Amino acid sequence: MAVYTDVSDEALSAFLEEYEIGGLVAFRGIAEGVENSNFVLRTTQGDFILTLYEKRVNRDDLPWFLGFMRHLSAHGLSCPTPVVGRNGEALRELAGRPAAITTFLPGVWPRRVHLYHCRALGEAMAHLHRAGEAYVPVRRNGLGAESWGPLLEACRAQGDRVHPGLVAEVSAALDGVLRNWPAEGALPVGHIHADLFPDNVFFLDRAVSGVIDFYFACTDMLAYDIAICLNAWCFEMDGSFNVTRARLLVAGYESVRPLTAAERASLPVLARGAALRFLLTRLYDWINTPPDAMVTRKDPRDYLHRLRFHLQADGPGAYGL
Ligand SMILES: Nc1ncnc2c1ncn2[C@@H]1O[C@H](COP(=O)(O)OP(=O)(O)OP(=O)(O)O)[C@@H](O)[C@H]1O
Ligand SMILES: N[C@@H](CCO)C(=O)O
Repeated sequence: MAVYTDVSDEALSAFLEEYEIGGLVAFRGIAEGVENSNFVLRTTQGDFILTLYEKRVNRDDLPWFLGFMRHLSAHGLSCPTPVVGRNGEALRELAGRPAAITTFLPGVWPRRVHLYHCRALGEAMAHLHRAGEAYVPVRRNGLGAESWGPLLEACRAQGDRVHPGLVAEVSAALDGVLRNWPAEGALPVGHIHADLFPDNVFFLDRAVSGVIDFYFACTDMLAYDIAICLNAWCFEMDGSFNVTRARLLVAGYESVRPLTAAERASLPVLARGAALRFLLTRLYDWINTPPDAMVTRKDPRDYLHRLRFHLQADGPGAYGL
């Protein structure tokens, strides 16, 4: 359930007065998602999404995110476009929280991943990378490699309660990944989505209809976005890696932006890093979210299994490349 902040009808009506998007017809909270409070807003002019930004999103980053979405939309990517109020600003405040209205995207995210999703995803990701090229502001990845050590430290005392031996195993993997992490300048850098999971990619008629949730987007190695998707899209429910999905994902990507030899060679270490990133944020949340909170905690162990796969992958061949 991701409606942390209640919005009264009166507050919402007053808020909408500051926009030119028509009068309120219907309004409901969206249960999906874990980070922010999201609402669907129907006005006399159509459907919109209202987002109230909760604690994890740094208020100072919001202009970067909203500017990035506006830039991508203007460059042909289907993603939520921030709607400006009468004062020309997209970022406002509601119920004591930073808030923004964006356009509503049609489509459904895949509950079950099929091969056609993977190729379309790869293409869409490369379009996103290309469309982002001319966006000048930079945002450092706050969950990049240098954040993983401190995250693990924060989980050290309780990590083994989640899975016996977890802390030592993750610690050893992290040392190896950091030793082999690509040096600055070794791989092409740009703006990446950094959380391109199935629930953030909408499809209609087998084609990507839109990409949402840009609140982890940042400036980092482009191939790291691919590594995140290898983790999030290419494992079966039983934990096995589906090489065909990976091959299609990369083929879709390369139909728009071919990878360099160095990017290909780095995919195994990037995939290990991406597995660690999600393992560690999930572990942190698992330990720090009370079991009776309204949010569904995501299991860190899913990413321990993925990490183990990547650790034994000795080259891009393990990913069907
Ligand atoms: N622009 C949009 N158009 C249509 N539906 C949207 C849009 N933005 C969000 N939604 C709906 O709201 C849900 C939650 O959105 P989102 O994933 O951005 O939330 P979140 O709290 O940031 O979640 P998380 O970071 O856990 O993925 C989506 O699954 C989708 O159903
Ligand atoms: N996609 C993340 C959660 C929210 O960003 C995960 O599955 O751990």
